[in-house]
Amino acid sequence: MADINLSFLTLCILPILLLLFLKLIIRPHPVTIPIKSRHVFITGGSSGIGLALARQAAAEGARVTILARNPSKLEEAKASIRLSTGIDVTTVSADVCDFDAVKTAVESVDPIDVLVCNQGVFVAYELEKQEIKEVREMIDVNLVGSFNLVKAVLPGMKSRSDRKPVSIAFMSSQAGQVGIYGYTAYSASKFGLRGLAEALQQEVIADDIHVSLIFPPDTDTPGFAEENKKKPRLTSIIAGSSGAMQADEVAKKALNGIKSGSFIVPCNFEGFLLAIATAGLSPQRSYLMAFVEVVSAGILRIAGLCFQWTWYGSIEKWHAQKKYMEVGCILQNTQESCIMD
Ligand SMILES: NC(=O)C1=CN([C@@H]2O[C@H](COP(=O)(O)OP(=O)(O)OC[C@H]3O[C@@H](n4cnc5c(N)ncnc54)[C@H](OP(=O)(O)O)[C@@H]3O)[C@@H](O)[C@H]2O)C=CC1
Ligand SMILES: CCCCCCCCCCCCCCCC(=O)[C@@H](N)CO
Repeated sequence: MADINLSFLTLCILPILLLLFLKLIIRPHPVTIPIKSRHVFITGGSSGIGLALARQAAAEGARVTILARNPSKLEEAKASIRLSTGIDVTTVSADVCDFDAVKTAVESVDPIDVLVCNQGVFVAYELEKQEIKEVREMIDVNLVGSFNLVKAVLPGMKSRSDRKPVSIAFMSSQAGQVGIYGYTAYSASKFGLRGLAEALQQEVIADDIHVSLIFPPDTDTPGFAEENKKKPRLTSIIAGSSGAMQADEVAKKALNGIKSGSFIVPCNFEGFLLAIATAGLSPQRSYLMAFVEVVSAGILRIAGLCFQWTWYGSIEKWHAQKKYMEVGCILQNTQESCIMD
């Protein structure tokens, strides 16, 4: 009898107590961010994920501005959004690396209710082979560019006349949750966004500004097609653990994440697991998600270690094959013709 009571206690009462406790303590409080009739400003909005986001936000009744460097790509994007939704978006051309240009661009449009820092560059390569210029470009565009945007947008956002909640979102990547072969600079830039986002959320919560961090897997976009032209094989193998998505699907997850005020926004099932496995000390607004994080922490650490085991397995296999090929080549004296990428 005592045994039955004890198992009843552990199985039913403890989880309920845990849920109640988490509901009481989770911060920040849950929030929803309306986007209808509000000004959504999307950087990198002329291509890929940013373009899909702009189209969906416009279709949901938001007033949308897209920012990128190339004016003709911006015009093309505007025309394609008009064609599919009948709505006109505003375009502004600026390089996010240039703070003055970003400030001028932001001041040329209405106050911003939702800022999506989505611009990004990515060139997958082993650090040893990658030019430092390329490393710097990824850090500058992806990370410093996002600082420039936030700095330029915050004053207007804080002094907005309607006191409704507003949002600042960053497009990270699953490579911003776990380091991946070939992505030293890219992962560093995306991990950097997490530090920015976590600290910024504490600084702006009093102004009802809510931060979201979006973590897509490989996504079919013009940028991704370009990346694939010279991506190390191992990068594709390891990143392949998470499958691939369409830009429209990622944009839908991103927009829903922003509207529901989620701090961490995963985009697929692997991303959901990754979010739990890398929860760390991130803010969590949902007590149900907090509950899932607490009860599955141990098992997901094991899953994470299993992934690392398979990834290091692929790396070992790759080096073994490379050695095998080299020896074969030396024997045949045809070294030129069989160098692996
Ligand atoms: N595609 C993928 O597999 C994944 C992408 N992501 C992230 O999603 C975001 C969008 O990626 P995706 O849609 O594939 O990219 P694309 O290459 O298709 O589009 C990139 C956009 O960013 C703009 N941009 C690039 N550099 C700058 C700059 N210096 N200043 C202003 N705008 C700039 C580009 O316009 P222009 O060149 O005219 O300036 C373009 O509009 C990126 O942050 C990326 O890291 C995350 C995970 C996976
Ligand atoms: C514990 C559970 C773990 C769950 C699975 C983990 C899978 C991780 C895969 C990481 C994929 C990284 C893709 C980067 C895409 C990207 O950003 C580039 N295409 C550049 O744009």
